[in-house]
Amino acid sequence: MSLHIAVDWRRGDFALKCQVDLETDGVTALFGRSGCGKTSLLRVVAGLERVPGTRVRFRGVDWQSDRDFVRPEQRCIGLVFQEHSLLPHLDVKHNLLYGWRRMPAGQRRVALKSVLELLEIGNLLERRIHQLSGGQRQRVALGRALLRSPDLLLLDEPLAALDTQAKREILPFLDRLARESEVPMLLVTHAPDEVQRLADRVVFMSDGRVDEICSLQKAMTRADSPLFADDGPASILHGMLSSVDEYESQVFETGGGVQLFLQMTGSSPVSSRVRIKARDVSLALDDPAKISIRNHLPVVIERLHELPGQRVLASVRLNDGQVLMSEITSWSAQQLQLSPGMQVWALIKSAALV
Ligand SMILES: Nc1ncnc2c1ncn2[C@@H]1O[C@H](COP(=O)(O)OP(=O)(O)OP(=O)(O)O)[C@@H](O)[C@H]1O
Repeated sequence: MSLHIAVDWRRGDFALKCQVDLETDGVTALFGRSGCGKTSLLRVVAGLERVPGTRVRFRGVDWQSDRDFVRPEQRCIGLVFQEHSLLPHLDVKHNLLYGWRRMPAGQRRVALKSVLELLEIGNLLERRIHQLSGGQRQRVALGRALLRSPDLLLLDEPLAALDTQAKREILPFLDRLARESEVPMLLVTHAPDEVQRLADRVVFMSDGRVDEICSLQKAMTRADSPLFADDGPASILHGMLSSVDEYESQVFETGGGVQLFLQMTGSSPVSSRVRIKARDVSLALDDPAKISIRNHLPVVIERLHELPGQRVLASVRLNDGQVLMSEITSWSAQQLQLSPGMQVWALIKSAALV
């Protein structure tokens, strides 16, 4: 199941030139600085731009070639943009069903009920669009796109117009959509935290070109990853939230038997990954007993990278094989005489894992 794109498009001073083959299961993020051509590439895939000489092939079907051009509404895609594009004169229910009603019954693979449950918008059906918050509007826009039973969801910075609070509210729904709907997504974003939270693979773009395509895991192991530009180095651990203890700490378990305690913040849909900033991870030579930090994980040091400002980034491997990053001072690395292959303990405060 793959998406082939070959495009060479000059637009004034800007040129978009790339040839890529993408696996399309899960979430693929198109990531790069503003103006690097992410939206242009997405619009070519959607068929919103018809650039001569372009080839777009999805799951063995030519959407665009020298001979063919499949119109956007016939590409079996769902589109969600930065600004919601819902119809203001209709209520939520009629917005949701707008595209669904226009589809032949045999092509409807997604039921309204499941979309309402997935995005928790069942209580909004009677509302007009102006009566919704920004986050609710984007959930409705996602629901409408999903109800078109798409083979591919194209999301162009769906969170960019939202404030931090609304973003925090909607991210878990996007996460849930990605994991539960089984519809592959192409997500345009310049926000590293969205990539880290949602993506399975990343297409790094700059100046109209694709620099690299790699898995999120691989993208997170480079000390100089562009994904670390905002918040510094971090790691993503995959697993599942399980029980809650009497202190409202949630237990996050990875498949390989690693357990983390993290602090709950209200009730939001559960996530299958946890993001840990490298500067929230300390290292110790043994397992300290009298210490307030709750997460003590035995790890093996894989690599040590010198960072500017007398800091060291240690990549350490957990018992389950996943990689964790720890940022410490060069002084600490020297005091502990850290070196690759050493067994040490990674210490993480639960309060850092929200
Ligand atoms: N309608 C247009 N006509 C001419 N040039 C355009 C047009 N729209 C965008 N561009 C230019 O094409 C380039 C790529 O724009 P594009 O929107 O694809 O970038 P982007 O990476 O998605 O940016 P952002 O993250 O800011 O949305 C930019 O230099 C932009 O100025």
